[in-house]
Amino acid sequence: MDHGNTLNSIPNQRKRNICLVGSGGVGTIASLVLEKSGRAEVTSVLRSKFAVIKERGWDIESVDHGWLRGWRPTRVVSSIVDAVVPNEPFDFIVITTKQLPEAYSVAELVKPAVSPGHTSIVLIQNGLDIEVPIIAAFPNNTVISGISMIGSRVNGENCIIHDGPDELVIGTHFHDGMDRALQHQKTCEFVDLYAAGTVGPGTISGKCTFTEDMLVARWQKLLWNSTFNTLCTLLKMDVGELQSSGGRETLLIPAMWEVYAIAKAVGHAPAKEMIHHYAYRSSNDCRYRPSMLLDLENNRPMELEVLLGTPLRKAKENSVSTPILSTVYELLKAEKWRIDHEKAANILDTQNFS
Ligand SMILES: CC(C)(CO)C(=O)C(=O)O
Repeated sequence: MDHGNTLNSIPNQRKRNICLVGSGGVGTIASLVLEKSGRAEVTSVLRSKFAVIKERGWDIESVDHGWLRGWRPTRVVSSIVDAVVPNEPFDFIVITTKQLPEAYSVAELVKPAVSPGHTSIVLIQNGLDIEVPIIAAFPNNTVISGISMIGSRVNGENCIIHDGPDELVIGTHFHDGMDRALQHQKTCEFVDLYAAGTVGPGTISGKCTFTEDMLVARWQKLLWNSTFNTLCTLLKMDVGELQSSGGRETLLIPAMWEVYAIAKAVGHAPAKEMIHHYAYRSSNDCRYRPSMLLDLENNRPMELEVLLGTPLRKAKENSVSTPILSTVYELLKAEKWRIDHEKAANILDTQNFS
C-alpha cells in the first residue's frame, strides 16, 4: 500500500475496539473481515436480528471467505447504549446502515458510542454529502469515508449470501476540526486493518484500497448508484435486463453522462472511462438487483435523496442540465408517494376493522 503510513508494528499493539452499526449484507462481511485481521475486536449492534444471531450466529456463504456456520463477532448487542463499556472507548465506529436523512439522523443514532476526540467514524454507505452532518455533530473526530462494491445480502433469518467480491475504497473526508496529518494517520490505520483481513488463511479474495481523493471516488460510485439503482428500481429490472432491454444505450449511459457533468461542475469529476467500464462490466445475464430495487421489493425505504436528490440539487446550483435524471427522480418520488399512501390506507383499514 502506498499511502505512506502503515502499521507494521500493530501485532504488538492492543487490538482495536470497533463498534459496527448496521449488520446487513455489507456490514456483516465488514465485521468478519475486521475480526479476521486479528487486530480488532468487533461489537456488532443488531436490532431485529439480535436474538437469532446471539443464539445461532451467522451462516455465511461467501465468495471471499468460503462457508462459515454460526459465525459471530466478539460481541453482539441489541442497542448502541449496550455497546458502550465504561473506560473502553471505541477506536472506530463503522456505520453500514442505510442513509435515510428524511427518516433518522445517523449522527444522533451513533452518538452514545462516539468518544469526542477519539473515535474515528467510518461511513461505508452510499450517497453524497453523507459526511456533512457527522462532521457537524463530531467536529473533533476523524471522519473516514468508504465506498463499497460488493454483492452481499441477508437471506432468511441468519444467512448472508455474499456473491460479489468485496472491493472497498477508503479515504479521509478531511475537515478543519482536527490536525490533517492525524486524520490521515487514522484513515491509514483503518485501511491497513481492513486490508489485513482480506488476505491470509481461509481468504479467497476481497480488497481494501486507499484513495487520496475521496470526493472523486464518491462521484465515481454515483455513476453507478444514481443510474443503475434508480433505473432498475423504476423499471423493476435487474442489471442484466436493463442492459439487454436497450435501456443501457438510451437511458443508462446518457444518465451516467449527466452524473459526470454534475461532478465536473463541482470540481470532482471521475475518469470518463469509468462510464464505459460501469456500463459494460456486468454481463447481460447478470441477475444482480441493486440495493434500491431490493428495498422497494422488501417494503423498505429507498435511499433516493442521497443517491439522486442531493446530486440533482448540486446540478441546479451549477446550471447543469439533467433531463433524464430529473425525470427519473420525479417518477421515483411519485412511486414513493404511492407506497406511503398505500401504507397509510392499510393502517386506516386495520384500525377500522379492529
Ligand atoms: C454497486 C453496489 C452493488 C455495491 O454494493 C451498490 O452500491 C448497490 O446495489 O447499491
